[in-house]
Amino acid sequence: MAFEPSFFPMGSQRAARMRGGVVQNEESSWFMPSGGITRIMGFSFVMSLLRKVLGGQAGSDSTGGSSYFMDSVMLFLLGTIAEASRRLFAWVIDRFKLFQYSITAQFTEGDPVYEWLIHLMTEEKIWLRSRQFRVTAASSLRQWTVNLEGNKTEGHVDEYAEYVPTYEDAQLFRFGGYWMEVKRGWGNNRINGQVFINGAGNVVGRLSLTIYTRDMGALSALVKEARRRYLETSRPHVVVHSIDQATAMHVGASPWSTAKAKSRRPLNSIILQEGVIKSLIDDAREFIKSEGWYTRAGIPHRRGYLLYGPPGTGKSSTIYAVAGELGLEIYSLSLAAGFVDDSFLARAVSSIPKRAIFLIEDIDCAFPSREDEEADTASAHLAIASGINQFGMGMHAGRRPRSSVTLSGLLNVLDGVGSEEGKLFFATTNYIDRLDSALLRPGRIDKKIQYKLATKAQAAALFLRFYPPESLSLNTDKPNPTQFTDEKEMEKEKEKETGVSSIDTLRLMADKFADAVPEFEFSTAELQGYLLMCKEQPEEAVKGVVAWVEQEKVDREARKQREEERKRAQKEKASSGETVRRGRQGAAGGSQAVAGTKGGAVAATPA
Ligand SMILES: Nc1ncnc2c1ncn2[C@@H]1O[C@H](COP(=O)(O)OP(=O)(O)OP(=O)(O)O)[C@@H](O)[C@H]1O
Repeated sequence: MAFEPSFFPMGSQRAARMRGGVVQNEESSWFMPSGGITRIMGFSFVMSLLRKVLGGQAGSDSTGGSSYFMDSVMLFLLGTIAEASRRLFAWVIDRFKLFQYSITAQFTEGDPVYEWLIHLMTEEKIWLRSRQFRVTAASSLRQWTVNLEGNKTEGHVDEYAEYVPTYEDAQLFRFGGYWMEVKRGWGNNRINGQVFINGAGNVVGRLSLTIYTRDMGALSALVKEARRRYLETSRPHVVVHSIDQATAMHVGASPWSTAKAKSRRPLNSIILQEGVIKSLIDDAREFIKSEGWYTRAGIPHRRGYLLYGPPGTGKSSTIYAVAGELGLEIYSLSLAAGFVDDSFLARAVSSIPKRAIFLIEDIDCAFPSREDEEADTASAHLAIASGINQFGMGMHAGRRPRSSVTLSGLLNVLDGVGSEEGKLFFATTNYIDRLDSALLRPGRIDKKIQYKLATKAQAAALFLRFYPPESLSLNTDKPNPTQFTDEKEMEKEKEKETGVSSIDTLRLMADKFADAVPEFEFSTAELQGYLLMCKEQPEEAVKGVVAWVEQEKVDREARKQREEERKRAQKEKASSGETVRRGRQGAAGGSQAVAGTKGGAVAATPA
């Protein structure tokens, strides 16, 4: 029987022998049906060669024992050849890399270049060949999704669900005339077997890209092209990067692991006093343009803006509109987040890329208010009086969130090299008087912009933004439901019937609306809230505004009284704590005095 040993299913041959059966020709082996694999792979030739060589040396294989010996030797030699070939192959591949036939680059998630590359590859439909996806409900999180149905790739292609490849399957593709291979690994992002999940629910990882070329320029050309395409796609949006605690704690990963794409807000949708927004945009543009001047003058290329004023007056909206206008991405950080301390702040700022906006909203939370200080003192007194240790002090009820960042930590970050390179620093606050003067000095804050409650002009402008001319049912047979009383309005009504433009009527209504709104009493956000109740009904908005203003005033008064009540209660609690403390001190002082007297008496006795 011609026997060609299969080197693989050893177990099955042995098992056959153990069962006392005859070793079957592997043509009947389940592992190697028809024995074709050995032939296909050219092993039959190798085996017959080996058999010849060994057969010549070992003599005849007619006995069962020498046949077994021959088989074993041949298998051993075959295994040796296989291993040697594998090593040779690995050696050749290594030489290939050594002689720079390929370039390998790593990209870490959270870094902008990673995003550029993922976006490019999504556009190139490289991930469509992927077999693993993470499917989530559509949200404002910026993700590079693929459209599995239409075989298209865009930012958000499905209204309800997003299909994000996990990038775990290695992909070989051709781009720009080069063969490239991309695969995703975890780098150092596994600790104790745990992977880190970013805010989007993705595992934070690294992309490893191999380009099969000796031309080093291929990599930079790829990155440039990826950036260009990314900026092109991002243009209609403002990308806002933020941090999430899970990745923030991991030193290897970028702290900016969550990105959201917001629709760009047109500058004219921000209603501020004349010229405010224009001067801000001009200033920021001039700053970005003059990098060379800053370098020559030896001045760090950074600029700080502080937007301050009551809540709901448009500070944040202004920053988003500026970012959209200048095509800058925002890196937004809240100092109130419990895990943000000085060292984290320094790490986060140093990883913000060149030409971006670094935003700290409500920066005053890094500085205690007078009320907080009073409350701290009161808590301390209470704690001492009642014998509680002072570590519970920060848990005061009703306290606004306090930052772990210190003033010096914040100043170091603003002055540090991480804040240079064309970064625009924006901060907002409702309480400028709580900020330390060291923070406000030029070089840290170069421009301060005050926001105020709405003027009548702002109220009228907001009204006109809410109701475009089509919202008014003019030029219809039906009379306009708004009944105006003064002559001017009657005139306008007449004009309407003769085909006058609706914008004039709207202006008139806007003026009427603004007349009812007292100056500097309501924020733009509050007025917006009211107008939202009368969407597409400008007439109703004008009719109801007087009653709304009255009701708001009553509600405010009630809120004010409740707040005063709360403060009074807090003060009383603090002063009762102080009384207890004094009482204890007095008692302690008294007993000391008694002890002192006794001591004096004892001392006096020997004399
Ligand atoms: N000046 C404004 N022009 C247009 N819209 C405004 C203006 N002020 C406020 N709004 C609207 O009010 C809402 C809140 O505005 P925004 O968050 O910008 O206020 P803010 O001053 O930053 O408030 P806060 O100090 O509480 O953060 C937004 O929806 C915005 O559209």
